[in-house]
Amino acid sequence: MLMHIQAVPPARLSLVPLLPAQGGMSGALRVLVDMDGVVADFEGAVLRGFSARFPAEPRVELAARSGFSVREQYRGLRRDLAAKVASVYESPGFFLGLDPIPGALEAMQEMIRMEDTEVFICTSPLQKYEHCVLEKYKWVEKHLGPEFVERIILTRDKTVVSADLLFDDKDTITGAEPNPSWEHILFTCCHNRHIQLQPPRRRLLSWADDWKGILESKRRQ
Ligand SMILES: O=c1ccn([C@@H]2O[C@H](COP(=O)(O)O)[C@@H](O)[C@H]2O)c(=O)[nH]1
Ligand SMILES: [Mg+2]
Repeated sequence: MLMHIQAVPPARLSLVPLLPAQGGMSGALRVLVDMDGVVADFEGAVLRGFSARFPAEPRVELAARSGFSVREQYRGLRRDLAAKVASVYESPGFFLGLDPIPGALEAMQEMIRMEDTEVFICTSPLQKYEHCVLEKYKWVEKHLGPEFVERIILTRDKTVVSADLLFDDKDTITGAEPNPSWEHILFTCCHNRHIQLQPPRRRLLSWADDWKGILESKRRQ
């Protein structure tokens, strides 16, 4: 919170909160957009990579995915498959090679040009970060351009980032801050489509869905 200290005698010193209407400076709406599963197709690439590297092993088709962690679902098939599927997304080139999610690049370019709107890419690196971190930056530069590289927030804890909205495919986002400032809009992905959200939680079904309506409704709140 911005505080303005009034120039008055110490006995009458008071703190006047200067709260912008929205999270950003000058009342701009601040929007965080997740990367994997929202702008970059992590799930499709995992399945293709796993099938190519381990063609004789059982796999989880996208239609059968459930639960955020692909690793845990493969572990459920057979214990040793957890390490095998992780080896796919921990490989060099994996993150750079992800396809964009349909409509994501166009929506991001439109969002960054909207008045009174601040957009950031907010993404979590793997714990094994060697290739992932650099390749996420390269992916953003390649597909979205240098102005979005300026707007990357890389964090394992999104709850401490201050914003009005977070578009993210992870159904439950927890961290150090029990009451994050943002409203989490669940972006539909193969692993979360069965989840029945309790009101007032909201979903964005795809980038063809009404993301502008969600921004506008948040501006009015
Ligand atoms: O099974 C999985 C699925 C994803 N990951 C990684 O977690 C993060 C998720 O990032 P978001 O910013 O929340 O999209 C990302 O690095 C994925 O690659 C995972 O480790 N295991
Ligand atoms: Mg994600």
